[in-house]
Amino acid sequence: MTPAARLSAAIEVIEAIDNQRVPAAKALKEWGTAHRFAGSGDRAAVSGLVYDMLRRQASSAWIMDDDTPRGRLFGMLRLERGMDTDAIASLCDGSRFAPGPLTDGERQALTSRSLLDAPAHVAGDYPEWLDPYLIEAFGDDRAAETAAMARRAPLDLRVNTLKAKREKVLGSLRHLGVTATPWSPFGLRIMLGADARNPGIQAEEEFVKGAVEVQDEGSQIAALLSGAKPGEQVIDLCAGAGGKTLTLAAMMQGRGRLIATDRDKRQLAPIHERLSRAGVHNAEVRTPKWEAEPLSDIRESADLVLIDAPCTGTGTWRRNPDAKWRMRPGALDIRLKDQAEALDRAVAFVKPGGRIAYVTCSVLPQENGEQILKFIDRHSDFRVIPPSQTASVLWDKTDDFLAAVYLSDEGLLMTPRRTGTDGFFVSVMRRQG
Ligand SMILES: C[S@@+](CC[C@H](N)C(=O)[O-])C[C@H]1O[C@@H](n2cnc3c(N)ncnc32)[C@H](O)[C@@H]1O
Repeated sequence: MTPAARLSAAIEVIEAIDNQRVPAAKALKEWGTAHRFAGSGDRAAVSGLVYDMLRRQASSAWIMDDDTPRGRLFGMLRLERGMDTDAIASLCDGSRFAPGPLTDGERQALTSRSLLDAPAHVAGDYPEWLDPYLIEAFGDDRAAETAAMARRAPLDLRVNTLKAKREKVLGSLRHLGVTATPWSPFGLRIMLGADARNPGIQAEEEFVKGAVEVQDEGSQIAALLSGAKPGEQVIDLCAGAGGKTLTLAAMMQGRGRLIATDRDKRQLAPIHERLSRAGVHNAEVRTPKWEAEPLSDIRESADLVLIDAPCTGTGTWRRNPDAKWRMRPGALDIRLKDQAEALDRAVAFVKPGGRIAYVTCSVLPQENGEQILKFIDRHSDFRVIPPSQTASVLWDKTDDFLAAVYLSDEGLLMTPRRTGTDGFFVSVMRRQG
């Protein structure tokens, strides 16, 4: 397909997303099925165009003064890909499969409009109803913070230190352009190009033999800050597919007891294969059966309970731009209830002197510090360990990291703008006694 034909295809997919209200991944899959002639490069390019547009949907419409799929796509080409009016016009030359030529209005908008007067929710590309929440989170910095959350994310990997050293994997994956991540001692990073082509990490020998996993650096740090140590009894209460469980296992170096569970057994399905590939031998997965508590035998004995809480996922918007626009106010209320429930559930398992590490991939204060304050109100025997102390696991990076994050009495918040990671909140609390 020509670059112009890929633009037409992207417009078609965006129309399907708008009109049929389907998720972007589904619309792209359906387009691929209906256009079997399109090769993998074409699919990656069309997908890159659609996702880049979704990340910048509001600002792209603003710059074009046009909310149509075509308008938003052209706005994105200007804002995200830095294309000028002539470059965009040359793709719309009226040739077969190309979008129709630029109108005078489109030319005018592309040449003269800017985001200077745009409100924060437009400049930062987020749903307007979230403005009060983001004011509470970031105040006047909200447009800058959310603009960073609307940039394309790199692909981050975690080297599994049970099986390999970062230096060695850096060498063997050099052909993918990997570099070390700035904070995590076991993180690697691959910058992704505009065509969003998947570097096929799952087919690499290092992945197949369990030496690397895909995991955002913020998620790696969140697990690190829990301070899990060899020999401890650690519970991963919201283990899901096991991203953090695998990090905890590596931190424990095969010593101690690691228990992974989740309220929803379906979420746990991939964890078994991942644990085995990673060479983890000290983990048990407790799959819930009916309504029974799968951890009923554990009474105030755990050194650490990690709660990787269900949340709105606002911290991962750069990876899920589609979810950003589909988020509804009711979703926040449901998550707040789930989070309080998971926190209260954890209490029964923690021994005196033990810790709860509470993690969200959200930037909203309601899900973060406010949730911690309410928990401590309900459970006065827990105290927050000062985040400056928690962050000391980052060794020589600690001071720079603490200067980068948002610090509060309740915990710390990483954001794409401050730490170059997804948005993650971490609070570690100790049970007195
Ligand atoms: C953010 S996801 C976990 C991601 C996973 N830890 C990872 O790193 O791949 C949150 C999980 O919490 C689970 N969950 C929600 N409420 C829960 C509760 N009260 N107790 C345990 N798990 C819960 C959900 O089913 C979901 O799998």
